[in-house]
Amino acid sequence: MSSLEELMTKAKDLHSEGHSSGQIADELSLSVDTVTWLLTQGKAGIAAPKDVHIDWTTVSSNSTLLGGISSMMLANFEAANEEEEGIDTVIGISVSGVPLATMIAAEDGLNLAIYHPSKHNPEGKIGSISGNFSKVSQRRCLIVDDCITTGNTLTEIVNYLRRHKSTPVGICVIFDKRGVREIEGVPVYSLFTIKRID
Ligand SMILES: O=P(O)(O)OC[C@H]1O[C@H](OP(=O)(O)OP(=O)(O)O)[C@H](O)[C@@H]1O
Repeated sequence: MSSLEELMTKAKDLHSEGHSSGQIADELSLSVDTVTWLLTQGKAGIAAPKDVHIDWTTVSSNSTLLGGISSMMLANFEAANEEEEGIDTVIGISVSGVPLATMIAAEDGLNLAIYHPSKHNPEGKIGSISGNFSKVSQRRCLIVDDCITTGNTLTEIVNYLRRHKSTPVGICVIFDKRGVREIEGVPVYSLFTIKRID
């Protein structure tokens, strides 16, 4: 089965389980337009939207490689922030941002916080900082996640932090599919920008 066929199968399976296009887009790290196309392909006769699916499980499933890419994320942030005030707390966005944030925090001896985005809370539809890890109020925070697709998750956490008297200093991601320099005024430090050239 090709990777496209695999994506279509996953999208259709999730759809048949009752997930909305938005939920499927989140689950597969694709745009809603791409999910719509995956679900209707062959019927609507519309061209595929410009989107890419990133599979980084070779790295995410290997703690040595995960440590290596976490170090790269931290070095990328520090290279651009030599002169500026530091950070004291690293926030991982659940789920994929958590192991990355944990390793970054451990490398520099920083506090670790975990953010659960609103999309993971279907009941209340609000995001939250886990009470089992560091607090974020009055802290200078580095936000860590694996990728930016629409930027909605990062916009949400930046606004959450500001509402809770926390200072978001930077955003570290591995992959940026939007090619953004900042989100809500917070600089983005990505290792890879994913762009299509066709
Ligand atoms: O820029 P956005 O459109 O908000 O999408 C990016 C988010 O989507 C993914 O999370 P998701 O919850 O789908 O996957 P995960 O649980 O594996 O982290 C990814 O890890 C980011 O947090």
